[in-house]
Amino acid sequence: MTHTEIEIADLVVRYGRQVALRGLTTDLPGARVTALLGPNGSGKSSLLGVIAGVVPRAAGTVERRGTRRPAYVVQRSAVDTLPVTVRDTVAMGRWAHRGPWRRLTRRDRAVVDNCLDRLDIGDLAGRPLGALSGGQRQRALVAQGLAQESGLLLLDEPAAGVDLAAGELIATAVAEEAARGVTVVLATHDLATAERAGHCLLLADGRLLAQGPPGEVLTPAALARTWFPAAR
Ligand SMILES: Nc1ncnc2c1ncn2[C@@H]1O[C@H](COP(=O)(O)OP(=O)(O)OP(=O)(O)O)[C@@H](O)[C@H]1O
Repeated sequence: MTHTEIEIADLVVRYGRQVALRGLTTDLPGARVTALLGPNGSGKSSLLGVIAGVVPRAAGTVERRGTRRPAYVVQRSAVDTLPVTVRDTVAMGRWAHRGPWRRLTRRDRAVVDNCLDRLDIGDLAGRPLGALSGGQRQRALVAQGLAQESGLLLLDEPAAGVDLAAGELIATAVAEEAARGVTVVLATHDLATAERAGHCLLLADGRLLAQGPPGEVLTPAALARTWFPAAR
């Protein structure tokens, strides 16, 4: 039996008059992969953003066991347009430990190299981030998330736009992190990714429709209810 890493109660998120989450209550397990699945606009990114501490709560509570800053890999990053190399981008992941103005230690550099290898982007290390394809950039951003070595890894559609091989590398890295005790929460539109997770939340229109092990949650009936509201 695993522990609860994140306790969420009655969570409401609003953007002006737009309600993104309508009173969400759930516990997310530690040292497991939790997949957030649901249609566009169902609230997956909002939930990740609240857990990351970058999206404000209108109501409710979110309590985390760990105190370290989560590693948060967003869908489109503000760093995309900075004139930095792929290696610099991944090295930024070490700033959480080091602060931006300190020299990286030998261990920091080893972590960066290892993360470049895990995403198979070592050969792109010297290229400017802005000169990469969308999928290559996505791999660099996932590598940056891994380099943070946080106990909580939040990934917003980490495999969006990547090819099959890179998708496998990301899936492997995610599984490895959970196996080392990292709590991973990821938003995905990929059913196969959700099926490989240890825990799964089905969201629709800001509400939790189902939660639990993928084998129990991802039934044809539940999926139909999620994507075709008339069947709800
Ligand atoms: N910055 C924003 N300003 C206004 N409304 C927003 C903002 N961000 C999200 N929303 C709205 O909040 C709701 C939930 O959006 P959210 O991005 O959390 O959904 P999602 O499930 O991650 O969607 P997708 O699958 O498209 O990434 C949607 O109705 C969306 O239009």
